[in-house]
Amino acid sequence: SKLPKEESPTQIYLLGLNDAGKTAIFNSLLGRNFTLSQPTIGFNLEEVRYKDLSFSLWDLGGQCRLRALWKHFLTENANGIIFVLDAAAGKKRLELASKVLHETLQKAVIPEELFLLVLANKQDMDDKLSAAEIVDGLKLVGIKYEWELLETSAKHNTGIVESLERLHQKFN
Ligand SMILES: Nc1nc2c(ncn2[C@@H]2O[C@H](COP(=O)(O)OP(=O)(O)OP(=O)(O)O)[C@@H](O)[C@H]2O)c(=O)[nH]1
Ligand SMILES: [Mg+2]
Repeated sequence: SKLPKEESPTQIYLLGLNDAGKTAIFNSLLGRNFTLSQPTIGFNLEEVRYKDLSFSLWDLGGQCRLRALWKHFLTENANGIIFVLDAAAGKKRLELASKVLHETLQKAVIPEELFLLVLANKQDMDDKLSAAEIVDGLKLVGIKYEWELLETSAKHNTGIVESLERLHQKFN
């Protein structure tokens, strides 16, 4: 039987390397101010409401030893992954992020209809990688999931409404 929407909310997961800005993005998607955040040990879970869309947002820890836990959170009920990348952290970090992203997509039991939103975060900083470099570095072209890349700054609150709009378009 089909459950009403309130009882089977959309499930979206914030993933990415430690220090990418997942918790900062989590807070900004919830309309909270940018504040200093500690590395996430474990996870945060909140209900995000935007217009007539509501979804469960999971903010997982991205430190090396915590990444192995992601696959236990992701299920066949997952609707979206928001993969947060520090666009100012350089090519080596981008390479590692790519490896971690592709391993996760391979290992996790997720549905084919999953939507992958990549956020190139920390756009307020100098020496950022371009969107093209990130698409290339993360090997997004040819990926079997529908994906999109948006540029954000959790610090300056840019690209956040655009991200919510994209999720609304996709899931409402
Ligand atoms: N300049 C700038 N700094 C940011 C931005 N977003 C996050 N930060 C900073 O980057 C650092 C890491 O941010 P977090 O949100 O804690 O990173 P995280 O991805 O949740 O890290 P883990 O929980 O360890 O996986 C913090 O010092 C934030 O203040 C941004 O858009 N611009
Ligand atoms: Mg965090």
